[in-house]
Amino acid sequence: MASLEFDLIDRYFKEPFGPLLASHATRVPLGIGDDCAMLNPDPGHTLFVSTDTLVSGVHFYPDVAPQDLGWKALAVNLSDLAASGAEPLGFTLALSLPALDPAWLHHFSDGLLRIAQTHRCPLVGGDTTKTNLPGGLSITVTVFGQAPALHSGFPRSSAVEGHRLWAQGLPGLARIGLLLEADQRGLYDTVAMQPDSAVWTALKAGMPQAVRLRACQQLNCPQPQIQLGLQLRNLAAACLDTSDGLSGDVAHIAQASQVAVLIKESALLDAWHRAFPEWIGQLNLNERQWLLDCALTGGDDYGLCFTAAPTADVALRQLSGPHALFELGMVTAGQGVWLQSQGDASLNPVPLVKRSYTHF
Ligand SMILES: Nc1ncnc2c1ncn2[C@@H]1O[C@H](COP(=O)(O)OP(=O)(O)O)[C@@H](O)[C@H]1O
Ligand SMILES: Cc1ncc(C[n+]2csc(CCOP(=O)(O)OP(=O)(O)O)c2C)c(N)n1
Ligand SMILES: [Mg+2]
Repeated sequence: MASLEFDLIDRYFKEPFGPLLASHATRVPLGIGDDCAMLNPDPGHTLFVSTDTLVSGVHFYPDVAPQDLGWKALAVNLSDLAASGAEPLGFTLALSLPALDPAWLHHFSDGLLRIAQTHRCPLVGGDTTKTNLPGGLSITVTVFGQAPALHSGFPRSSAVEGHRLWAQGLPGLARIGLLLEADQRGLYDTVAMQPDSAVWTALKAGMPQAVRLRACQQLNCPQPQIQLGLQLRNLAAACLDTSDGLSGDVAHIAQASQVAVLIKESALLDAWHRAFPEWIGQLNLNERQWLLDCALTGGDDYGLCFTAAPTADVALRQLSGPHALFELGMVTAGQGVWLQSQGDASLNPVPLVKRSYTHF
């Protein structure tokens, strides 16, 4: 590697992240600058590893603020640690850049450092290459975490009949952010799932500024739920973070555990109502149904969704306020994900078509 790359790595990654790395000297005895980093989990702890890539044009618009992109690249990975109940140890960063843009790198490094400091997760190494694809920016983060050896890691296969289904955050909020961002760029049609945009047009016209801001914030700067993941260690069974869309993500639990999972429409609408009472209160039936579709199938939220035995109810209700945790449904015998419609007295669940985000 030539010296220009060394300069780039020193200036934007080694130096700014140095103090954070130094404060983790016991857990990371070797960091940036050697062939490998060394990780040293606490005694009696198990190592957790996860990796996620963000690709320009697929996961973000090329003109997104570089600070936000730095934040999001680590956030989506920390979110996987949260969903496993693991505590961050450090991360690596693999960057493929179409060009060397110092201002862009400065802001990217800034956003990345802010979230790394927030979650005490040092950058321990990485790789930097040029890509010859114009605009082919790609960012891969691999995150390492730890948990006491006895901790299960909340495997998706551990849901059982009789568990309740819990969710955190506001499913669908990031999808609204994506639609707003797409709209601004004249790209609504490329991300719309519903063929008819009339409902969106009406919804958008009446959408308060506070909703717009929170939705774009959720899309661009998701908050990984590390603290909640740790608090769930003795309470949750199967857990995941919602990246592709709630119904498709929950289907992974149903499939891995060979159970059916029932989602209550009313629980989703109530969560939206608690967050934005005035706005939701004035929506018509079509608009509520449209919002529900967003909540069930929109991705990018990075909230936690998990099953837990009813014996955990009291403890989970105590946690619920600060984390925006709510009961979303239940686990029953059977297969797949089912939707209990609002006001359906016959309790006749409707199978959900799996319409979450898929890459291919
Ligand atoms: N190219 C790959 N090679 C090996 N394992 C993979 C690959 N891509 C995804 N996986 C694994 O498949 C599972 C599902 O991946 P993914 O949907 O990306 O999960 P997540 O939403 O948690 O990021 C994970 O356990 C992940 O490690
Ligand atoms: C420009 C743009 N178009 C579309 C989307 C929507 N989107 C892209 S990837 C994705 C799913 C999450 O990404 P993935 O790589 O599947 O994450 P993982 O499940 O591996 O964590 C979503 C909802 C977006 N965020 N930005
Ligand atoms: Mg992934």
